[in-house]
Amino acid sequence: MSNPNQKSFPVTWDQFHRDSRALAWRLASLGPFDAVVAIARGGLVPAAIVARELNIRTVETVAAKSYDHQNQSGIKILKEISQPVFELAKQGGKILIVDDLVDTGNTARVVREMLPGAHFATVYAKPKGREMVDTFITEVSQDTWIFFPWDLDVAYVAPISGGTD
Ligand SMILES: O=P(O)(O)OC[C@H]1O[C@H](OP(=O)(O)OP(=O)(O)O)[C@H](O)[C@@H]1O
Ligand SMILES: Nc1nc2[nH]cnc2c(=O)[nH]1
Ligand SMILES: [Mg+2]
Repeated sequence: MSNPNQKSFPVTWDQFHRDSRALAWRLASLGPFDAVVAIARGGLVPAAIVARELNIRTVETVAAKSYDHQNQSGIKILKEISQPVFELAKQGGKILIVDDLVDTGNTARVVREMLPGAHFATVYAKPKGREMVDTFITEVSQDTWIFFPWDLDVAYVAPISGGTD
């Protein structure tokens, strides 16, 4: 969760769809890809959009959870990538790994080691983790907390005047 002196970047479904499509456009010229690996849970939505735009039918997931200081990278793998995707990579298949954002780069570092030859793409990137990704759309400052559409709801805000409407 973010802390009070951080900037916040709320992303609506409409904006996230546009940015994920923009990522698909950027990746189109680097394909064709034989499979996409979504990093759950944040990578599931952008991976679905990119898979649809690039007509990738083999969709795999790796479940990663960030813990504070559980181990040096702070990342625990809850569900591994399935064997067929490793086979595909071994036979020279082009694998695309998708996540919603890279922050410190710890998640990307752990997943990249599983598929070293894969193309790693995120929709958003913060400076610290930027060098871990091959393609991203928008950089946000390190002290920004991104709120994704699935984390948000439409809420009432009081009138500027402060009166009751
Ligand atoms: O570059 P890092 O510092 O590793 O941070 C980026 C990761 O953190 C978030 O996932 P989180 O671990 O919060 O789990 P979730 O995707 O299931 O929400 C985000 O979806 C990235 O996967
Ligand atoms: N929602 C969200 N999760 C994160 N995990 C690491 N950085 C972020 C961020 O800025 N927003
Ligand atoms: Mg994640």
